[in-house]
Amino acid sequence: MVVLTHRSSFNCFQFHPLPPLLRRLGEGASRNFCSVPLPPLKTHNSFCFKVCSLTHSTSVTRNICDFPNKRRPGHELSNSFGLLEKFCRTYEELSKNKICKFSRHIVRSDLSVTGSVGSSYPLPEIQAGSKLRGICFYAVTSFVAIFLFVLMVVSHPFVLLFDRYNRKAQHLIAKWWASLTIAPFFNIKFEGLENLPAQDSPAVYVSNHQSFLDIYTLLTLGRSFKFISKTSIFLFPIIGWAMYLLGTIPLKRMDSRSQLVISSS
Ligand SMILES: CCCCCCCCCCCCCCCC(=O)OC[C@@H](O)COP(=O)(O)O
Repeated sequence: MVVLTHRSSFNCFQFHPLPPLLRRLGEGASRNFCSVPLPPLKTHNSFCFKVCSLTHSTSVTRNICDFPNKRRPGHELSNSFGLLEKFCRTYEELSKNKICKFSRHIVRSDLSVTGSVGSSYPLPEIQAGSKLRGICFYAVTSFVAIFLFVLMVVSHPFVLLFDRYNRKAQHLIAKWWASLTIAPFFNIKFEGLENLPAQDSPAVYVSNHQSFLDIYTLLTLGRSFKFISKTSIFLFPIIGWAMYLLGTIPLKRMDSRSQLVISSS
C-alpha cells in the first residue's frame, strides 16, 4: 500500500512508506480491500485539515484550495506545517463534534497558520485570479480530453482483445491527458518516489484527496491501477466515459452491496 498525500498549499505530492500500524492493516487490505476499516488518516501529519471559521462561501474557499499557486513571500514551508499542525483537527474529531458539514471549508495552510482571513491575500484578487485560472484549466483539460478520448475509443477493441485487465494503452492515454493538462498550470513537486513499489507489483494506492489534483498526479505515474469512484462521476461527459474505458470501479455510496462487489473483485 502506498500513501499519497497532497499538501494543497504547495502542490507537493509525497509518497510514503506506511507507518507500522497502517502497514499491518494494508496487508489485510490487500486480501480484502474494502472490508478493512482503515483508521482515520491522522497517523500522518499531512492528513491534517483545519476547519475554517470563514464566513464566505464554499466556492471561494474551494477556489483557494484548488489553485493555490501563490505563496506569500517569506513563508517558509517548515514553519507553515509546524504551525498548521497546531490547528489541525482529524476527521475523527470533526465527526465527534458533529461539525463535518464544515469539512469542505478546507483552506490552504497560509490561512490556517494566520488563523484569520484578513491577514491573507485580499479576497477579490484571489477570487478573480482563481476563477480565470479555473476556467482556463477546465478549458485545457476538456480540449485535450476530446482528442484523446477519440484515440481511447479507437484503441479500445484492441485493448479488450489483448490487454483486457491492465489496459496499459488506455492508461498511457490518460497519462498524456493528465500531463498535458497540468503542464501549463502547475509545477508539481514529487517527494518519496523511491517508496513506490515496482511498476507491476500489486499495490493499493491511497490518497488523501484534498483536491482533484491527486487524480491527475496519480495518472502521471503511468501505472495501470484502477480508481474506485462514486457512480455519479461516470456521468460526466467524456471524462466519465473515459473512466469506463480505463476500467474504473464504480461505487454506490449508500449501497453496501456495491461495496461488497468491490471487496470481492
Ligand atoms: C482522454 C481523457 C482521459 C480521461 C481519464 C479520466 C480518468 C479520471 C479518473 C477519475 C477517477 C475519479 C476518482 C474519484 C473518486 C471519488 O469518488 O471521489 C469522490 C470525491 O470527489 C468526493 O466526493 P463528495 O464527498 O461527494 O464530494
